[in-house]
Formats: sequence, structure tokens, C-alpha cells
Amino acid sequence: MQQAPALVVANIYKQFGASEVKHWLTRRPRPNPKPPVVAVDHVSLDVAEGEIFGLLGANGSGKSTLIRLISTLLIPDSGKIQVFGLDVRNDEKAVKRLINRVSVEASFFKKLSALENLMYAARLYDLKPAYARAECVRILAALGLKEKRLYEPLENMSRGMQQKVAIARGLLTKPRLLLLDEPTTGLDPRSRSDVQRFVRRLRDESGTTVFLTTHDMDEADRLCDRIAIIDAGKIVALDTPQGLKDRIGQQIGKPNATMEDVFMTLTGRSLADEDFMDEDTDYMEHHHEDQAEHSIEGA
Ligand SMILES: Nc1ncnc2c1ncn2[C@@H]1O[C@H](COP(=O)(O)OP(=O)(O)OP(=O)(O)O)[C@@H](O)[C@H]1O
Repeated sequence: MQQAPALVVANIYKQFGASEVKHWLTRRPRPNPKPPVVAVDHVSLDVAEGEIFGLLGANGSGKSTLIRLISTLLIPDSGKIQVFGLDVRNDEKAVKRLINRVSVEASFFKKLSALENLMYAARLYDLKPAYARAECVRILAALGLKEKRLYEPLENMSRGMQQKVAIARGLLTKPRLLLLDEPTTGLDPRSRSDVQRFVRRLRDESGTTVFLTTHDMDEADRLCDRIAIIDAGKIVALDTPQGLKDRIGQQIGKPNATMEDVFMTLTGRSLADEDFMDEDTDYMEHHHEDQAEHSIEGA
């Protein structure tokens, strides 16, 4: 029998904003003056086990909403999502055991250390403390974080380091499908490549399936096996990075088309403004980052 794909998203539709609101005093329903926002507009895609799949799109294109729908945090208005053959609505508990989500706005106790935060999460996940502790050190070492940093309050850490702690937390449950919402946005170049290398290693060594969102075209190009480009809630293309570049290259008559050409041609816009914001953050990050911190990748 053929194995179910790691993820099936079938014709998912999600809009925000009700068509009616209640009057604040009389509680009588009346039409909502604000038009609804269609965040995810009939999206379909499949992800194979062991694949690194990227959802590439501009701010507000619907990436986080789709990740929230997959991770059972939101309910779609219509359509179906399956994780390893399990329906996210009917088998929510079983699905939650197979997935974990890491998002940019990860919440932590900032006065506590990285290790304290991770051990707290381990308790919620019902993991044995000795096992959890060893796992935290192992994962963070592989992500390029020195063990001594584990004992410092999280608020003393750069965004890059905090993001590594968030990823370590997401991996404590050994998810078969890891959902990474903008895992490298706002990180300095070194942390960015630490995270990217780690994602690849995780897939290669543990066979973990990774579904990530990004607005970094270079990241999508280099890291992902396949990319879906999302624009205003709709998937406008889905293929391997090379497949996308070849097709658009032919279309625009440019033999060595870049991912930027692909994105521009398909969406009519550039992600340059967002990239520029990233550069600013990189600059700030560099000045916060402990320059003596060396990657101990492979430890
Ligand atoms: N809870 C919500 N209530 C109302 N509108 C929302 C909500 N969440 C998202 N939206 C809207 O849905 C659209 C898609 O947002 P979403 O956050 O999924 O995009 P995104 O691609 O992840 O962008 P970003 O990178 O800025 O987070 C946007 O127009 C956003 O304003």
C-alpha cells in the first residue's frame, strides 16, 4: 500500500471578518462595515515525507494563516487538511503528536534562561527531565549555541539566539512534520545560515518533513526541494526551484532567470522592500550578537 503524503492541503479557504456584527448596545445584528479579508483562497498542495517545502510570499499573502490552519490553531471555512493521512479536524489530537510549529512570535519567559524555558516546555510535553535536558543541549549545540549561553536570561540573547531556542523547543517532541513560520526572518547572516544548515541536516539525518514559510527568495531557492508561491491567498506557481526558473526563464526570454525574476513575473512585485528591512535588522543583530560566539556545528 502506498504511504500517505506527509501533508495534503485540499482546496482550503479561510477569510477573516464576519459578514454581520452585533450593535454594541442593542446587540442587534447588522452588516459588518469592514469587508472580510480572504487570507487563504482555495489553496491545494501536497508535501511528500522527507521533503523541505517552502511557501514563498510577501507580507500579508496568507503564509502564517495557512501554517495556523495546518497546525490546528485555526479552522478553515472550507476544504480539508491531512497530516500523514489523518484529518486535522477529526483527528486533532493524533495530528498534534506528529507536528510542531515554530513561529517568529514565539512566547517565552524572558527573565528565565533558555534551559529553564525549554525544561518548562518539556514538562508540558510530558518528557523525562534527564532526556529533555540532554536533548536541549544537543539541539542547541547543533544550531550553533554554546552551552554556557543556556543559563543566561533569554532577554540577554539576540533574536538569532532566541530563534534557535524556539526551534529547539519545537523539536523536543521529535515532530515528523515541522512547521517553520519565517524561521530566519530578521536574523543576522550567520544565524540565518546556522538555521538553514540545521534544517537540511534535520531532514537528511532524521527524515523530518519540513514545511516553511519565507519571503527570502534566496532561502527558498537554496533550501527547498519545492516551492509554492503565494500571492493574495492564492498559489500562483508550484514546482522545484529549477523548474520555476526554467519555466519563467523561457517565458521572459532569460536563460539564467533568478528566483527574483520568477517572483516578479508571477506576482508583479518585488520583495526588495522587505529584504531591505532585513538588512537593517541584520545590522542591529550584529551589534547585539556576542562576536566571540562561534558555531559549534556538529557537536
Ligand atoms: N486574526 C486575523 N484577523 C483578521 N485578519 C487577519 C488575521 N490574521 C491574518 N489576517 C489577514 O489575513 C491576511 C493574510 O495574513 P497572514 O498573516 O497569513 O500573511 P503572511 O503572508 O503570513 O504575512 P506576514 O509575513 O506579514 O505575517 C492579511 O491581510 C492579514 O491582515
